[in-house]
Amino acid sequence: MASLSGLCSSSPSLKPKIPLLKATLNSTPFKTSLPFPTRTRLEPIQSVAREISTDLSKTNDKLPSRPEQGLIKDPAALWRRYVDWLYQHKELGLYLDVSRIGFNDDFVRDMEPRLQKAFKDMEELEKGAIANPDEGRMVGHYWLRNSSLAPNSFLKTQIELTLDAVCKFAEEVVSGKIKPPSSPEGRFTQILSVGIGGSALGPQFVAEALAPDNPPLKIRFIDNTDPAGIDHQIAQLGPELASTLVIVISKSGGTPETRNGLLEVQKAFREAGLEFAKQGVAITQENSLLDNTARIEGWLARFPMFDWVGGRTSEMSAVGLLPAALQGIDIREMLAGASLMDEANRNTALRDNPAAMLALCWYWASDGIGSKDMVVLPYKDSLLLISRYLQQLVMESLGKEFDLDGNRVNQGLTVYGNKGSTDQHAYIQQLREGVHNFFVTFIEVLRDRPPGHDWELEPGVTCGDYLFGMLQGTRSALYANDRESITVTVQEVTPRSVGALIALYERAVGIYASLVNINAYHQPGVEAGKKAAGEVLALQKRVLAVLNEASCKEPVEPLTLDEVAERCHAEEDIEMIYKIIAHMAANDRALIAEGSCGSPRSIKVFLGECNMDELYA
Ligand SMILES: O=P(O)(O)OC[C@H]1O[C@H](O)[C@H](O)[C@@H](O)[C@@H]1O
Repeated sequence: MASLSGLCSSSPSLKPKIPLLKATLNSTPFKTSLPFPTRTRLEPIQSVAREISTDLSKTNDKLPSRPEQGLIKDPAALWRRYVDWLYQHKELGLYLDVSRIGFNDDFVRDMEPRLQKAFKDMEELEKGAIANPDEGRMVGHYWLRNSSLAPNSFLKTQIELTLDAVCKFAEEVVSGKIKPPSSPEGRFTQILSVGIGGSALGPQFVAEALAPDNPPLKIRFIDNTDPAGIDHQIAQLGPELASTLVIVISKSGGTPETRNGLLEVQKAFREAGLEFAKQGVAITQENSLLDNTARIEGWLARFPMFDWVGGRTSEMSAVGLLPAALQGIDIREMLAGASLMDEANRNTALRDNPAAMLALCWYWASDGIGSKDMVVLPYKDSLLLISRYLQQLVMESLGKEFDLDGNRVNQGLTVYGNKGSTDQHAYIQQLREGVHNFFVTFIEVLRDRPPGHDWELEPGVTCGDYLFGMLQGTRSALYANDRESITVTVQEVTPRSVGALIALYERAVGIYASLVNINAYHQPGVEAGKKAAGEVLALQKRVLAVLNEASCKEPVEPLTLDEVAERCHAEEDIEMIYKIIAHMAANDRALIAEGSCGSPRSIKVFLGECNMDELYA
């Protein structure tokens, strides 16, 4: 008898196929008369997307589409276009250059009615309209940085009280007034943030961008249900677990990954003889499962997450502000930057509204249907995580099956990227010369280093000059090959500019969603995966019960996969049953399997131990 895991690891079953495939490709010359298999064309979806049946589209029949034409290459004409379209926000020191996106005046003119509708939609949203009709919710992340916009005094007070509470708590933790019960340091030194999706990505981005070299509290994240990942974070804390503030963040308060992270951390606290409640903080909606747990167990603090703030736009709520403040980041500056940006984005003249300019560029570059991906390339290490952050903000907001009128549109805009110039040595080759399925957003930071620290590593040239040169060079080289790009420039990476960047993209997403007539504020597709995961775990319990029953027999009755599936009344799920058994076998789960993993039909399985109590439960 052998465990299935051992057999799986030595399975050679797929290997011979690779050379065969190669041989086939090599022996097929390119100039074959046989057509290359291609994807089904997307016309039906495109036409649905373009013929959105809003009142507006009824008067305007088709959405503007991108004419096939080359990009401007004449340097003088390009310079005129650059100057003509350059957007500057003086107070924020932020610039937006859209000159390397090839839209023309006709397109801008044709889009104008749609833009005006989008501005109206944003105005309504800010006034408290039910902008998320599926969930019957208001969408109020703009109020978080300007509470006077909140539609009633109750919400205004809630926002202000929460902000004050966040600042006070952070100050008391940092100053040591609030301290862990049994730490030799006598104060909190670490934060362990447990959360996922919108309850992790903003805090991760901001920590990477803004945390000082020696923050008052250092931050770590558990943002998955990967046991090895969780063990790693806890092991890295070592004895400092005693001075770790654990912030559990979940809007719903019931996300399984976050719950699992919490249970694992609580176990680590028990094993270290520490009292979790004295070091635990919850950020969640009132009366959620997490909130009730924290209240009943008497955790150190609880902060509210509002039902009118979506996870992916929650960075300016307690979700983002508390971890930031604890790291010594000036959160009021972040809010001020976001608020200034919001103000600019209320302009109804396109050229004065940077978010609308971005949305328009996205529409042009991706034909309003996500036909091209957005590659985000910050040329600044500290902004590394902006593409991950934007991935959720943009893709969860825009990636929708249906539009607001119920038409199937399969909308979206793919976002990926890491940082420059690093990525120049990885995938820029393909961007320059390969498949033309993207446009780029460069994020440029003018200030290389804090003043007084720079030096010339060769005559007249600093390290930062190289970074600058790499960005400009890549932008030019891509454009020369008809690859379009946007450049967002900020003076420095500061709480104010990061707040402004977040607000810029939040608004661009809102405007773009309106342009393509979708609900940016729900995520029905995420539920399908969660439901399916729940079904897998329920099936696993049934498999275990069936195996337990067979293993309690005398003699033990090993079962084939077909027999397990039949006894689970889940014949259609036999592949999943096989995977469940393989996974359990790989994890020493008292499950014994005979046979070869590569031939699932040969497998016979039983439990190493029979649990009589469970059998008669
Ligand atoms: O904050 P939570 O309720 O735990 O949700 C965390 C994440 O879960 C979901 O999968 C949603 O799609 C995300 O938008 C959300 O940010």
